[in-house]
Amino acid sequence: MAETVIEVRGLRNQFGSHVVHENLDLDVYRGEILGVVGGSGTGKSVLLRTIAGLQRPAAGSVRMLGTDMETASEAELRGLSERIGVMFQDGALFSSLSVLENVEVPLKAIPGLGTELTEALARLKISLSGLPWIAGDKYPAELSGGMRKRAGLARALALDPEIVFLDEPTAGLDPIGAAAFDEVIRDLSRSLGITVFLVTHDLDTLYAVCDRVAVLAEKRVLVTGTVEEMAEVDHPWVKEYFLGPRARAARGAIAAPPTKG
Ligand SMILES: Nc1ncnc2c1ncn2[C@@H]1O[C@H](COP(=O)(O)OP(=O)(O)OP(=O)(O)O)[C@@H](O)[C@H]1O
Repeated sequence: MAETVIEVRGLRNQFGSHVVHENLDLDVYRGEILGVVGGSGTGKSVLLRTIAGLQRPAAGSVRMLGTDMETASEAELRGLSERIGVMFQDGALFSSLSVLENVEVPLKAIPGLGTELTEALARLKISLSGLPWIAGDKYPAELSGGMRKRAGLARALALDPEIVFLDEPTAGLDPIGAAAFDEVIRDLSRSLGITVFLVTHDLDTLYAVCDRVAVLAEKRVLVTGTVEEMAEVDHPWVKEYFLGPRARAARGAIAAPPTKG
């Protein structure tokens, strides 16, 4: 039985009178890549932020890596934040710092690490994210959107997290760049055993890398399962999303990958 690393129960999020989530339950298992999908405004990013501890829920509980985030002490929450990494849509990099310096930011919080080791670890994360060595010395404004995303991923990986949260990692990338990014995510999860919580609209990503999918609708997680299982779900949004022409194309791409050379 897989270990549950995130357990959400009875979650409510609201902004004023606008209830985004009500009675939402979700389990995430160690080592899996979970794709979170749902219509625009269903609260995928709010859910990510709540679980990652960046936003407090109005009600309900989030247990991450065995710690109840509501009752945890400051020190426990700090410890927990070192075991997760978050990558935002635009990479959320500091524009005045080079890529290397950006990735070094979380590492500098480790006492006694030293300048050389900090730089070596940051450079390792930069290359794990699929960026060339030289990219470390560039500033965010000098990079393409895809490279900035990889730099954001490198920073999310800085502290060897057990769980990585990715908010629309392939949004705005061309199809080749998006497929390459999918591959990086899959390789990282498989080789380092990282659990990935991935918010996406990208059907290709769902079919290519996700072990399971969680569909947000009606203010809660309506259903979870494999992408294949989604085709059997009798709900109008799920049917339209997973049985529409784009889903057919994404499924077809997996069934018949392009032949080489
Ligand atoms: N800080 C905030 N203050 C007020 N309302 C907010 C805030 N953050 C999110 N919301 C609202 O919560 C709802 C869910 O937002 P969220 O960004 O999580 O949706 P989403 O499913 O990620 O959407 P999309 O797919 O378009 O990115 C939206 O109606 C949004 O306007």
